[in-house]
Amino acid sequence: MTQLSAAPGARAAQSTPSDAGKALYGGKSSRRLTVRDITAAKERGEKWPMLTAYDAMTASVFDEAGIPVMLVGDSAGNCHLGYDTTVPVTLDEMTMLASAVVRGTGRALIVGDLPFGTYQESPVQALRSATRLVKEAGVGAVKLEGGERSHRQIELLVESGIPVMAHIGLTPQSVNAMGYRVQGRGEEAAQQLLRDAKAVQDAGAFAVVLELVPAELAAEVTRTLHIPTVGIGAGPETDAQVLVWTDMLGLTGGRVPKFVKKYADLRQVIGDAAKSFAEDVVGGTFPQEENSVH
Ligand SMILES: Nc1nc(=O)c2c([nH]1)NC[C@@H]1CN(c3ccc(C(=O)N[C@@H](CCC(=O)O)C(=O)O)cc3)CN21
Ligand SMILES: CC(C)C(=O)C(=O)O
Ligand SMILES: [Mg+2]
Repeated sequence: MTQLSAAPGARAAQSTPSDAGKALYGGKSSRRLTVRDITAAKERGEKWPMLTAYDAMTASVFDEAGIPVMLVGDSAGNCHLGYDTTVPVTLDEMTMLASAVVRGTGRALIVGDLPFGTYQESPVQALRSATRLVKEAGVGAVKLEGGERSHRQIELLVESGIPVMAHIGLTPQSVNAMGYRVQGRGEEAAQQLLRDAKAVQDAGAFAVVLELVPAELAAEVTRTLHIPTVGIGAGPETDAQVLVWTDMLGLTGGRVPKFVKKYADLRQVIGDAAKSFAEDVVGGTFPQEENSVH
């Protein structure tokens, strides 16, 4: 592989115009993106967006909008399947949702989250679970939570040909042990986060999610690693940003994390449309002649 090797920690200032056609967002390619395209983007100093997706139709809209990476997150637990947390999500559920997202897309790299209890036991368990997402759903990569504690799992998956996105900082599958609290505050916790980041990079992860960590620390991790960092509640300096799609589009009911930016109010739009339909039916104004067959 001929690769322009940026010095570890160094970031290209800006992408040059000749790189524009290769850009992850706004680039010309219509083929399916791969982890190698993600690696190349860090070398160009390019930032990129990632959204979650749980179904084929929503995923097809994001694909047409040019979102280069979609995560079939286990946040489907609370954002799609009606559970309170991500903890109850099963591998069968993830496989079904991930295959729908793959079918709905043609360009985006699809990353499938390994749910709680499907990789912690051993590297072999992780390989068996990841293999299902790759073979049955057709994802291009998997994601799992944990830094140092998951490095053996990451190593075996990568050795076996499955690209891995790691996830450190707040790891929601551990909610019963850690709650939903900011991670990496204080010198000792910051050192642990840096060790976790290096551990997943050394194990062969192609990218790492940093969730709910102080912006300054996320910036330091981003400068230190040669793999891209994907921030969620981790400030502006990470290589990529991810949001849960139902949060970002204002569909999630109830409280959303404070790092979320709402780009639309789908809850209002859908609710209003449902009420208009109901009123038309009750009032006898739907269907009209043009909505009827004879
Ligand atoms: N709808 C949704 N959005 C998410 O971003 C998300 C999920 N669900 N489920 C899986 C995880 C859990 N996540 C969460 C959940 C709660 C907070 C939260 O309550 N954060 C507090 C700050 C806590 C602190 O300051 O220590 C907040 O007010 O934002 C953050 C991330 C992120 N992920
Ligand atoms: C929030 C992202 C990183 C995630 O793991 C999920 O959506 O499940
Ligand atoms: Mg997740």
